[in-house]
Amino acid sequence: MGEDYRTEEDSLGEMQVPADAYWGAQTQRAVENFPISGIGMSRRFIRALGVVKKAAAQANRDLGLVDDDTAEAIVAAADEVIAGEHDDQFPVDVFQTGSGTSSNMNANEVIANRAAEIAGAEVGDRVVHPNDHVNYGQSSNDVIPTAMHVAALEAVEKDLVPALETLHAELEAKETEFDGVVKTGRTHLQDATPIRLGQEFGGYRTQVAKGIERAEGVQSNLRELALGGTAVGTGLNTHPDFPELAAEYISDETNTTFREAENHFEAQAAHDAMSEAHGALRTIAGSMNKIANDLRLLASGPRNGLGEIEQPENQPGSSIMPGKINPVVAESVNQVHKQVVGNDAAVSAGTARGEIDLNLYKPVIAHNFLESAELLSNAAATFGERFVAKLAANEAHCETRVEQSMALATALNPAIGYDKASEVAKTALKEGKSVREAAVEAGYLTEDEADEVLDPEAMTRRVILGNED
Ligand SMILES: O=C(O)C[C@H](O)C(=O)O
Repeated sequence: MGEDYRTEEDSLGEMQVPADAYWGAQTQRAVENFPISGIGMSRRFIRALGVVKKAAAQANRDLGLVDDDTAEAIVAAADEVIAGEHDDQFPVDVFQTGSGTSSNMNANEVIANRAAEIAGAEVGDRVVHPNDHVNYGQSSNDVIPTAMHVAALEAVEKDLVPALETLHAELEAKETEFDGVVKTGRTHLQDATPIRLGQEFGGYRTQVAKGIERAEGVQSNLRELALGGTAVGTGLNTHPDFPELAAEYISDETNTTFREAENHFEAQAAHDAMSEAHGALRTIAGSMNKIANDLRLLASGPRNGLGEIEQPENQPGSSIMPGKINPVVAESVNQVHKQVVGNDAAVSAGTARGEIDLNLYKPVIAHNFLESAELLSNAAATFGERFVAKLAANEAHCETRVEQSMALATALNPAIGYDKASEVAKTALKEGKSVREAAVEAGYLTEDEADEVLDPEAMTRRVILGNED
């Protein structure tokens, strides 16, 4: 095997770390202490750690607390972390210390060693110190909540909202395209009064529009940053101007707006903003699940189902049944929904705890939140582009079926009253006739009156048919 190692040191003594690793002793201890899931912190979180460390170095430099050369080397190293050049240097498991100290120290060590290298020194010689320089005036207890909010806000604002906008645009296009397709409405999964397919898609489009509003509505609290609270929220060991200055640098780096937390004790001891925001993600996942389910039902068949819409032929559906096409992309949305509901349980369990001055579920909250945001972003865009965009209406089938619907009898109520309309519906069902035939045969309507009162398209509007004068 012959893997090369070098010796790194922390307050507990020496540790052997892989020779080519930028991480140091504390990260190595965490690797050995937490062989739990093999799941590391996500790209968005690692990027956010880089953003926080860069901003902290800039603010500390401005405040004269870290010398210019060291700060510049930290900034350069943090830029590489932000860009994703060192993701393989973050090996610490999600299921680690509840404060995320191991991830904070992982960032401190990687940035310190890389900064030393940039400054012309050797990796491991601690000319840039992970605690004294990279972590100056900070604690994991304010760094990790700050990274959580930066990562969560970026995931919602920059990934999820644009993906939902894609889905929204595709649903809106179908709303217009299907506006003239009259079909049977369904309540309780039973035939109900007619509806236009475009109206149903308008409902889906509005669900997604409201989802976008929800994703935007929860952003305000995520814009608050814990940085500057240090260990317990009091700010010991940090400059009074540090939180505001660092928040400005974080806003510049991310091209969005962050601000110092209204209350640093709340910002470290509780993560209600993450719970609130994940509630929106769960709601959005539920909307997408409902839409996906409906489209699967409407596309069921093609010969022996509802068959009102035709689904795209994205891939052969079956390994054994030739010619079968399945609504696989919609099913994938259904899978994502289940995962997000599970993640919501983890996020809300984690945010509902936290003892006294520190919530101790930070890594698991961050991981589940960011997984939900990523899954939903990918699912929304894919659902829009690879499923909704390719749907077609089976117009002729919709028309034939709606003419046979018993629910057309509803429109008879204003003209002949509920009791006679019920009698017509029962006769039609018993004798295999349409409502129109049964109503005319019973002598309740003339042919002309039936044309006017039993017009399925007219029934899709807010009208009282046969009552124009
Ligand atoms: O790592 C830190 O900065 C603090 C740690 O989470 C602690 O409170 O013990």
